[in-house]
Amino acid sequence: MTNPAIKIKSSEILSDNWYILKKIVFDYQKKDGSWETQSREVYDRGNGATILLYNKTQKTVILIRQFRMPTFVNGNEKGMIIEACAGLLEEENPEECIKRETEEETGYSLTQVRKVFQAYMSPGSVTEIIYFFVAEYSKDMKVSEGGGLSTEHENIDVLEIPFEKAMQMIETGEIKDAKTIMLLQYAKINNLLE
Ligand SMILES: Nc1nc2c(ncn2[C@@H]2O[C@H](COP(=O)(O)OP(=O)(O)O[C@H]3O[C@H](CO)[C@@H](O)[C@H](O)[C@@H]3O)[C@@H](O)[C@H]2O)c(=O)[nH]1
Ligand SMILES: [Mg+2]
Repeated sequence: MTNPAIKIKSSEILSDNWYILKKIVFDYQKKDGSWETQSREVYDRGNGATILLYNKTQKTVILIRQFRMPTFVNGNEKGMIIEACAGLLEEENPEECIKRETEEETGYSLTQVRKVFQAYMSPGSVTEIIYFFVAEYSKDMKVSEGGGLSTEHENIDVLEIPFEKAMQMIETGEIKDAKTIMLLQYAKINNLLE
């Protein structure tokens, strides 16, 4: 945080019920050199990691389906959404996080993953940066059912979908999660399945 054109004046916690919502008041120096005071709400729910599992021989990818309340209250009729496996970083680096989440959510145990890029997903309001990974998977890496942690009430369906079908599902709107679209398009552009 070094920018001489920004001076934070106050940072107030509006909610710390689950994650943290703050109101930050700051002075912002405009291009003409004058200063103005601005206020922004900032939601901090930590950072995350996500991964596209792909199989070159079968030309398939592993995605998951789960209920997401924020989509349910904003136009997603049943609230179910198809996503790439993902999780929030705990006390670990992004690579360890995504290996743990992959096993919990999909049942595949990975040894090798490859980081491809990182992105702020909603920079106007949410602090979160997501680290994006890809990895090849095969049947012999399947060590459990997956489905997520029952202690966290994660009722996750594991889906194995032909890659080209997944690409079509972006067009039809059946896939409408940003991180998932980004990973599928990455795979397409870089010919990962060929
Ligand atoms: N009780 C309660 N539980 C919550 C709340 N918010 C989240 N949780 C629970 O916290 C757990 C987090 O699970 P993870 O697998 O670690 O994270 P995620 O929700 O899948 O998040 C991933 O996907 C998000 C959506 O794309 C990403 O934003 C995030 O970075 C990450 O990649 C889930 O069981 C979720 O239901 C809440 O307000 N209350
Ligand atoms: Mg998750």
